Amino acid sequence: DRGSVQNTPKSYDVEYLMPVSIGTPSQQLNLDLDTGSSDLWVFSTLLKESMVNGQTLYDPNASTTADKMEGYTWKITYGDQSYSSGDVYIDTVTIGDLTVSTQAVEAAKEVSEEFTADSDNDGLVGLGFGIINTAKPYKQKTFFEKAMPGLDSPVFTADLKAGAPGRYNFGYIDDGAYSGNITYVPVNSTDGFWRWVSPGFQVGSTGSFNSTRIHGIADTGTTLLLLPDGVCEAFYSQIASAEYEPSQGGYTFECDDSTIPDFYFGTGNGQMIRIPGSYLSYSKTDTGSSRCFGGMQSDSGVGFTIWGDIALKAAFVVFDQGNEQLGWAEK
Ligand SMILES: NCc1ccc(-c2ccco2)nc1
Repeated sequence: DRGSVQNTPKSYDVEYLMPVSIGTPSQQLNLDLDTGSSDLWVFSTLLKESMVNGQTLYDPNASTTADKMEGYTWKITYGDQSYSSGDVYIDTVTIGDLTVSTQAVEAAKEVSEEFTADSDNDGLVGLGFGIINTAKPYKQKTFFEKAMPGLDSPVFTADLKAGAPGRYNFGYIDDGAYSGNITYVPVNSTDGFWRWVSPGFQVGSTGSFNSTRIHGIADTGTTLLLLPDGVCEAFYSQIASAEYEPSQGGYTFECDDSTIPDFYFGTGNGQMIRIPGSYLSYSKTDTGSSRCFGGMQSDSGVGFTIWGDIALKAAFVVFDQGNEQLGWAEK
């Protein structure tokens, strides 16, 4: 079996949403595929109206295939301090023509104001490893873990694009979606993340390669690229107007600064992925400001590097759960 679904970026590529069908008759919600977490949760009719602001609500009572898991609850808090919690149902879930008939669907009873404010986002599909699913008394499998045994190949792929729709594929690798070779690196899933080690980085096409192992996670649900301080300093030292502005929460530079270099990260076997300098200017710091917030910021608040959308949209990425490895290719 296999599946394929389009993903669509919101403005500034802050997040990527995909249509997901839940229940019978099917209810279509737009969800954020997040390889940095492992709960599939949705805005639901269980929410207080004050927590809803335009989102599409999953109504388990309108689904003839929904079964409430009595006594089960879930609660999740993300790195950006947003959170959600609620009850657990089992229902049928289809993503890109791939159906899991008994998927744990976590129906929100509470969401933080950041989620309420994001009216396009109806919830998340966590495709990390099930060990960090938050459902109690027993954790639930991810959509991919439920689908995997029936797939042609135990992989899903992420093709995120800058300012344009891309694609998530399940169960196969589209050889037309990337250029050159796919370099595979081992994944350590102990903490439930797609955690891997990059051999190093290079700033600019003429810069030298810095052989320094960077431990981090591939996370489709994080917007920016969060790297060790030393790497950020090496990068921003090449941008004339760059400054670290605590009041803005990170590195900024003049939006019209033409010296933004490309950033390359090693994936192994001598391969590097090139992130164009244009991806590394994120957005104006304030309306009317001449300064822009960098797409690369420090990971010091996190404790490990996060290869978020800024990096992932420069690559074709294979999440190979069957062999616990990540595949990286240019495109
Ligand atoms: N890294 C997971 C994740 C995804 C989306 C969000 C989010 C969307 C709106 C408010 O917060 N938060 C965390």
